[in-house]
Amino acid sequence: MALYSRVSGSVGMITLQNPPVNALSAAVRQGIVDMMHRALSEPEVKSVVICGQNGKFCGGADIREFGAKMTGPPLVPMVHLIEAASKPVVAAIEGIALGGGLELALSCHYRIAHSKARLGFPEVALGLLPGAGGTQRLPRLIGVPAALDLITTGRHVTAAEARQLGIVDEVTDLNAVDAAVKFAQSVTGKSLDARRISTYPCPRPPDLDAIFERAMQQVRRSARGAIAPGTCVQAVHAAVTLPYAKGMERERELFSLLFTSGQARALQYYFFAQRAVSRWSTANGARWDTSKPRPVRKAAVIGLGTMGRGITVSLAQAGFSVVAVETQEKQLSEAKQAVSGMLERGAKRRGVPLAHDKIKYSCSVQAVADVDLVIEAVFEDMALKKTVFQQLSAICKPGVLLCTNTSGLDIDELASQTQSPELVVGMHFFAPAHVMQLLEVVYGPRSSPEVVATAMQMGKKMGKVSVAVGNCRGFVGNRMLKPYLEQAFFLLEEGATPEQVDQVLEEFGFAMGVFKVSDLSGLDVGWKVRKADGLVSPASTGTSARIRGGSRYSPLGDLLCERGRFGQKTGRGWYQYDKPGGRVAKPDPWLHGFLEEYRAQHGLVARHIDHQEVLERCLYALINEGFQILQDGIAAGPEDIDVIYVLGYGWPRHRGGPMFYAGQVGLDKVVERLEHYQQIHPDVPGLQPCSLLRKLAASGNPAIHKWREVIQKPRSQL
Ligand SMILES: CC(C)(COP(=O)(O)OP(=O)(O)OC[C@H]1O[C@@H](n2cnc3c(N)ncnc32)[C@H](O)[C@@H]1OP(=O)(O)O)[C@@H](O)C(=O)NCCC(=O)NCCSC(=O)/C=C/CCCCCCCCCCCCC(=O)O
Repeated sequence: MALYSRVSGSVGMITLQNPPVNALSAAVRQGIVDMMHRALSEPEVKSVVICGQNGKFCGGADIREFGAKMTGPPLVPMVHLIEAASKPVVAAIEGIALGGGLELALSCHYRIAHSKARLGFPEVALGLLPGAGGTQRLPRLIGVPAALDLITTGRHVTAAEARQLGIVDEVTDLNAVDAAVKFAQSVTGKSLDARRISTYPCPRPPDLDAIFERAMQQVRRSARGAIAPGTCVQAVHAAVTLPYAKGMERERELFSLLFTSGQARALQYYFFAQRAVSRWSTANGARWDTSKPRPVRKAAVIGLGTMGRGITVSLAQAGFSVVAVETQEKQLSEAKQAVSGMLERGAKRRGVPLAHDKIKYSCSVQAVADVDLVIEAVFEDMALKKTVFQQLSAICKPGVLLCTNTSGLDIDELASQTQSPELVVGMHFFAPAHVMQLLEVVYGPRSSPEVVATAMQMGKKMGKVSVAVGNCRGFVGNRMLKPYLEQAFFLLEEGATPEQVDQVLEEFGFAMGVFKVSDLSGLDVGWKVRKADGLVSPASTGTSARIRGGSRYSPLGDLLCERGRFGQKTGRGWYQYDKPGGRVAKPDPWLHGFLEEYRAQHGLVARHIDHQEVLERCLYALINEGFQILQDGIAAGPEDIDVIYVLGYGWPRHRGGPMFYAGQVGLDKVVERLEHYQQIHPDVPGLQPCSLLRKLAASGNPAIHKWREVIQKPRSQL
């Protein structure tokens, strides 16, 4: 709702009240309309100030209402009422003015912002466009190129930048509402003719066509199939080519198109999923709201390879004192240099002070004796990690949290090397660790709730989205990757090429196809794991070469590794590169010949494989594993899996995540297609639909937020 008060006798004040971000719910919109009429009808009131409660102007339309039937006054007539007002209306922008909140501000005649406020049109990230006149008013106010930038990227600008762009009239370090009231008094009685943005002509730079062409190319390059960015460009184009009223009609038309698209639903689901994961729970009943994090001031990182360096940078940038340990002098000095470079680039990019002095480097593991938390980031080798954990358990002060950055090894086995297994937890970062936003916090059966809470909070302080997951081989992300990769290998055996598989996945929206990712991360990584698991056997022909434990197995990755083809780092992998370390993947005729030879050796006949089969086999196998993970209680809900896949594995955000996507396809359809492929490939257990998936499909495809009711795992209390 909105509260009305009178300030200094002549200023009508409308305060938006809808915690936590004063979103424009039906009640708030109704309140604004009613209070505007009241302010305009009171003769003593000469001007109006609109502000938000609790230091936040407005976070935009209430996204929670998007799924329901619309009630209350619509936004567009509301902003027209404000702009047409005969008394000056001033927006007092504190905290945020986002989306519909900024559109509300643009309908006011003046805007005063606090210096710490952020403004923007983030609708594009929700699969929408600013649909309450934002696409028509912003270019009129700040010009086409700047408006295109803000609307298509959704980026927030500071009050200072907003002032520079001409979005706000004044910026204050003092109380913005008081400043707005003073301002409102100072403009009382002045003509408002030049203050109504909708009446401005839209500037037409001479190179207009080139500007739109460039904008369209840019959004096409980065959108990966998302339709909102290009539609935003079209809406801004209408501001230039059509009169305001017609432009508004076009904006409405384009908004409706996006609003009713599956992409907007997926992105809005994802918005809430990313927030839901912070309300974590574990399989044994620990919860975010009953578990208190421990204080951490000083942390240590053991092992300064690529991951350890990124983690060190993240910790230092988040303000933690860090002890960085690498046992060899030469490696330590190389790491120090690399970390310094990363910190310098980070400080420059983010405009923050350098954090060099936060880090102490040491060759001795003894240096971690007084820290509050250790993150082990040595090679992915259980024996080595066990030794490190034994050392840490002996050296560290009592009560220290011992975390491992393993990407899939057994947390409990590591915990059992220490005197306090309840203090051990996994913190699985993604490379590059100072850039990637995802952190899997892996709890073992003995990890204490406080330790999980501490790791989750540490991740948040490091700017990550932390997702709590249970302990199993590969945790959530890498466990689901296995059947996905497996299907990709099988498709090559059956006649596909890496380029074909990658193209299908990239057209779906993945940042990179599976084979390009494999080349980037190094084929040797998986090879080492498969060797440790006893899966890699000397080259042989016949069916036994492609069977392990009674199930189909593809040795293709192993065979490439035996030939020294580790991907980008060696200049050869599933593709070829111009040199070792090269980045541009080119199809490799050698690989094609090798595949032909391999098929001939194993009596496989290449067949034509279509787009749909590639997509269904890769994605549905991955999705099926996701349901198995839910069934096993490794992830608490589908949101956890979806956030992990979007942030850690390049799943296209506009498709919501694999679990949401499965729901959109229809769970019964996923079951039916898995069964179809399982019949053809009975030796691939990953194609057998898991019982939770079957159960949900049989219960009539319930909406994703209802899945937890069906999962209903028995839970004990910690
Ligand atoms: C920066 C933030 C605002 C705050 O960030 P932070 O401090 O980190 O806190 P969070 O954890 O993110 O958020 C706190 C809680 O607040 C909830 N929240 C945040 N924003 C909103 C919101 N806008 N609505 C509802 N709830 C919100 C958030 O979920 C948290 O709660 P919880 O933990 O989940 O419980 C940050 O939150 C942020 O960035 N928010 C999003 C801001 C945003 O994107 N704003 C734009 C919204 S879209 C918009 O404004 C569109 C305007 C045009 C509308 C046009 C008219 C609409 C008509 C609809 C009907 C038309 C039908 C047409 C079809 C037809 O023709 O048929």
